[in-house]
Amino acid sequence: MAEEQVPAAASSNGSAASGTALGHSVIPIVNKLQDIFAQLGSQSTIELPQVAVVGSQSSGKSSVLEALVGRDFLPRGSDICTRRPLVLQLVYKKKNKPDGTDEEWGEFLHLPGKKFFDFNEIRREIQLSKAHKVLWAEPFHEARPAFLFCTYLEAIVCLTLRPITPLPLLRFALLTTMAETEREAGGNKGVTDKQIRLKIFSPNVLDITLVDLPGLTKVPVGDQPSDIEARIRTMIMSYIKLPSCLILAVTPANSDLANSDALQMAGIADPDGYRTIGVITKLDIMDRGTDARNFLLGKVIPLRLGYVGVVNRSQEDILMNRSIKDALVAEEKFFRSRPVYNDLAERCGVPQLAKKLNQILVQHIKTVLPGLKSRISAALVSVAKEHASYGEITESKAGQGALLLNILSKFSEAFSSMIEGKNEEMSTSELSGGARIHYIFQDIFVKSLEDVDPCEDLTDDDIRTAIQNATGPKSALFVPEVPFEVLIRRQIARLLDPSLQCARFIYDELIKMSHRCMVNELQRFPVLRKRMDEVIGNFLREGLEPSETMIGHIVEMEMDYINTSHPNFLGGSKAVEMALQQKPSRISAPISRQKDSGDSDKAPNSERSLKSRAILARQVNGIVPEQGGRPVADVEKTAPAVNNAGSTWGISSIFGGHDHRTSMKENFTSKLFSEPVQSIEQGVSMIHLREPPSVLRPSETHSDQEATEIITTKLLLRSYYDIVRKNIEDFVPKAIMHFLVNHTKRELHNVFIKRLYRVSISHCFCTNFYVRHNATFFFVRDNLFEEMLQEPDEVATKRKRTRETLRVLQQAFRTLDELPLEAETVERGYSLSTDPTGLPKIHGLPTSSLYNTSGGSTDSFGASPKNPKSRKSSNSGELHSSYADYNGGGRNSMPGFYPTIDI
Ligand SMILES: Nc1nc2c(ncn2[C@@H]2O[C@H](COP(=O)(O)OP(=O)(O)OP(=O)(O)O)[C@@H](O)[C@H]2O)c(=O)[nH]1
Repeated sequence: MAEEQVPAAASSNGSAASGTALGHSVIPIVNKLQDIFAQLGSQSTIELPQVAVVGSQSSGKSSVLEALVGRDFLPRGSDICTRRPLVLQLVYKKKNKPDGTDEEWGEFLHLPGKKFFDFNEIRREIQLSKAHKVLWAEPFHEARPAFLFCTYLEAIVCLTLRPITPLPLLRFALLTTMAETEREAGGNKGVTDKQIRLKIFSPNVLDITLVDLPGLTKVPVGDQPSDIEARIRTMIMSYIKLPSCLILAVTPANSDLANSDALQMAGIADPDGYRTIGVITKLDIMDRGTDARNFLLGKVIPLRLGYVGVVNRSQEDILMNRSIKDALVAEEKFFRSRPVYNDLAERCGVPQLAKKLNQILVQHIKTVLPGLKSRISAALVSVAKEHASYGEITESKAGQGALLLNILSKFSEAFSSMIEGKNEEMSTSELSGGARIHYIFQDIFVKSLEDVDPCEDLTDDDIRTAIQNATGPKSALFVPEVPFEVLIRRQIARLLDPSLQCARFIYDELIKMSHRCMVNELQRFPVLRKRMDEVIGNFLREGLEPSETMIGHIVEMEMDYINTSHPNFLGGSKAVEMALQQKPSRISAPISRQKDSGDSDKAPNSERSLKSRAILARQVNGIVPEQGGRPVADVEKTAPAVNNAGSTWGISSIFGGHDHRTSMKENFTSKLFSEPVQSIEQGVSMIHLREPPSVLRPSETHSDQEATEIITTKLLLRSYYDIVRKNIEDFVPKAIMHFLVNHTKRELHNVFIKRLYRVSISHCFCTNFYVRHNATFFFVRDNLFEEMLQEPDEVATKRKRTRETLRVLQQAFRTLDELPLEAETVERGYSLSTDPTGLPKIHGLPTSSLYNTSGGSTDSFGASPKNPKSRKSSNSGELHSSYADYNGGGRNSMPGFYPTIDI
């Protein structure tokens, strides 16, 4: 504890009043902080603990408080008592009188705007408000004469005349006044917890809150309720239970300390005694022959923070208008004249009490200081960052050019790192950047495709119709490849939409990402931001086109060639085998029948049948699937479909199904040859065919063969669709990444340069200077940079404001460092020095280097993300005024006489 910082107020003589003021030693420190924070527009600096005085009635609480504040403003007296808590806020106010004298005043919350410069008036107001200290019967005193007069008048009137209306009304009004007074003062409760709030403004006070609480009383007086003690205790406890409340437990020396209400309550609220100071008042009126030594030494009731004995003004002193200053002198005299207290100087006198409190306050400040410092340094970091985001005003062409390029470079870098997930400001609360792209690919696109059943929109009838349509006018001999291809193509085609949609999603995502890049930095350049958004929007749209084209190609490729030789394709034989397994009982019989009929030589050798075989009897991984224990090839040879003339082997033979359409045809053919004979012989009239219906559907009856064909087709569809789906799942993201995402990442910077610098020879005639970037010269329109870098007024205002805040914060930080306290635990890391702009530099803080274009510093010039070398360019960034400069050094020869900026 910095003992020497606390003035030895106890020893001060006539000047005791000023030396004893509460918080005297910490006022300069706290006020310094106060000043700083006032500049920052923040009200709270260090929240000092609130000090509450507790004790039994008339123990001298108000007197102690007043002596501590050093001003005489509280009503005191044996005939009045505290009925409402007085919350006294001391507010530090800078000296503002031109002559340098202190200006102090008080303000009540219930009298807004009224300043009390006379402290006697303050006391009167407290008294008048009937709130703080009143005579118990006072509420009734005020209204009683009028009330009595009214009743008296009424009695006379009643006796003489008939009752007249105004009198009862008047009586009612007076009663109402009395009720109001009662309500204010707590009525018959005697005590109310409604606070009086008084603010004392002074250049000599700490920002601290003191609470004068009603005194504890045991016996209800007058019309006080029987539970008055409990009520007051509850009220007091609500204040002193707060951990931030220092308790001054006041006990008069002429009472028994062991019965002290104050100590008893403080013991409940603060059992460890870390925030309770015992105050023994009225040492001057103790019984002759007794003293308070044992009390002060803590021998009666020990207290961690100890006791202080005080002598306040007596009632007589108050009546004699003795000043606090005189009272303090008298107090000192009292202790000097009592040898019994000579060795207890540190425990005697109001100045010692103030010293004790000051020490606690210093300790408190020390405790909160590190937190305050870290709050300031955190504020410094964010304000410095904000300030950097507003950048500096750049006037020169070179500076503007460099600034623009720098922004474009930074933007491109930020965009790339956002995609790559290397962005420093990456959120931890939600997926962002590249992670969202991954989510779209895997969790939306791939998952959606995997959830699709290729046969879900295909009914058995659809497949049957497709099969029959595919066979054309002929009978179906095999499970035909054509319907399979038609159906699978249709399913593949379905993959196009989600793939294109996926590309759209990624495009949208990239647009959103671009909006999130450099939001703060670009808010000062709305024109540039708009232009950049346009450029990136167009560029992304341009990138979307080839990705969509590519996606179209990928799907078309898949549709164009159905690769039934794909190693993962189920294959016809396997599919048939599986289909047969699913329908063994119904299929077996026809197969045996077909076998029996044996006519394998008649097998057609058409291309279609070969294709069918390619599908259906294809070897899977070199192994020919067996049909009933035999290889398919054997089955095809030995078990041909023989129930019709044209198909003796192949799929129909495997199915062994009887093609009813073939049978019908056979019947019809046989009829064709036999019936005319009959007709001639019988002379019967001509047979009329029924008209074919306009819409033809396959018959509703399913043969076993058809059922198997349907199952087989479905198996094949699923198998092949699976292959295609996997390809699509793989290639579509690749195409999007290649044509859209990575392309944008790679080319964005260059596109920005080209489109925002208007790189165009056609602009040659309206250019005023050249920009040299990566050994290429660009012509730049004269006012282009100004146009782009137009700043809204609010940015200039914000820059100014943050600059000022930064300065104040830096000063606050330095002041905290210089505070004469021992709290050295504050983390270091920022040293303050002044930079050429006048702003103190903060090491370790982000600077405005991003836009630091003044002075043509090399670092301030951005470089293409693709060309880190250019970052090390040794060019100054200033306009090169000499012609030799742009032609020299073996660089590209420049036409014209325009200055050049190297970027
Ligand atoms: N002689 C002497 N009188 C004192 C001392 N302290 C207080 N008094 C007197 O005791 C009476 C009560 O003092 P206050 O300061 O009003 O006591 P309080 O505890 O605030 O009273 P309540 O708020 O009503 O409970 C006043 O007349 C004071 O002058 C003291 O140290 N010595």
